[in-house]
Amino acid sequence: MKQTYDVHVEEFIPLISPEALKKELPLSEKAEKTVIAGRKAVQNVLMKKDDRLLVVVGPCSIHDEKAALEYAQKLNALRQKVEETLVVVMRVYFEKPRTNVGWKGLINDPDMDGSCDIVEGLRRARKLLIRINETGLPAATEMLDPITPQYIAGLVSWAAIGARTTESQTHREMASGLSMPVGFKNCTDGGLSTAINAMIAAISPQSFLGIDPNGRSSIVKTTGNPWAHIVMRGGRRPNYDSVSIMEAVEQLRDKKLAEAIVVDCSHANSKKQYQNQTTVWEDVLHQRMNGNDALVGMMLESSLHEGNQKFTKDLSELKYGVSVTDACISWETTEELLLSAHKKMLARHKAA
Ligand SMILES: O=C[C@H](O)[C@H](O)COP(=O)(O)O
Ligand SMILES: C=C(OP(=O)(O)O)C(=O)O
Repeated sequence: MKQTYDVHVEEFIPLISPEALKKELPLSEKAEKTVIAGRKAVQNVLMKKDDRLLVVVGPCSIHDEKAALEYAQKLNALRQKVEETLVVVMRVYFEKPRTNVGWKGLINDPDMDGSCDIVEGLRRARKLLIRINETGLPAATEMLDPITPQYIAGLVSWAAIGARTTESQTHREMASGLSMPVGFKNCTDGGLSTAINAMIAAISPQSFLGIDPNGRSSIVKTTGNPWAHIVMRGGRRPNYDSVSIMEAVEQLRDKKLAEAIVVDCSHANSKKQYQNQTTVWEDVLHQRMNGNDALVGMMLESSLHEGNQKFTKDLSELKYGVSVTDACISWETTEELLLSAHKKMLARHKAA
């Protein structure tokens, strides 16, 4: 008999069940409070019941928990200083969608050596999310693998579906069942229609295949996610300018979708030059302060230290607090941007 199944599969390694991992690393009361408050704040911003600006800020990817916690402590202190005007959520990205091949993030390969111990990756991701939420700082992540949410979604206040997966039915279905607001990036060429179609799919009830909390493969039936929105990240050219934003608002209005836009200051909006994030940030802030209330949030890729470094399997060669994926702005620049936006928005409020 010829083999017809699993011709290219080398091995199946059973996973721990989501329930077993949750039992091993339970959600503390403090972390749970942060998630509930974080989601509520983001929802209110999206509904424009809260006129603060959502800021999703943090490293392109997490590869070193020590540096991530140091960053989280600094960001949490800053969050408290600016909370009157900004809703700050930390980017805690564990899953990286690659253009072709490359390190796929801490969950997929926590030891960064190709051993791909995903059980350990899920454990380390959950542990870090608990610690960050326990400080009072809410977390954001990209949901890439449809199995992952059962392990960590309870600790996430905002999620993204990335530019490379917004067109995927699997990701739209997954988003329809996620418990937190989900932002869909426009696709890599800059077209908005994939993100708009994704929003329509995600707010609708869906039935699809997934896993339940016990890890059993299941038919998942969802009610739809009312908090789906668009994240403009640029494409062939940047799309944060006022004309592009107006076009997006018209397309959202046409489909009777929420006119709430988050602008990603990085990726194609920065033309992948991390220093350009400052220009995008200032421009979008200016548009918002001039009355464009469709602009509800911004995203920044920021780390303890600016730039990025080549991925290397010899971890001793890595510089502390520097991205191993996309280049980031430094902590100092991040602090400056958030504090100056806070001051401008506060002055505006007072004048009004
Ligand atoms: O945000 C990160 C990257 O832009 C994305 O994961 C693609 O990365 P790559 O083009 O380096 O593979
Ligand atoms: C991969 C990311 O973005 P995009 O999907 O827009 O490329 C990201 O934000 O890390």
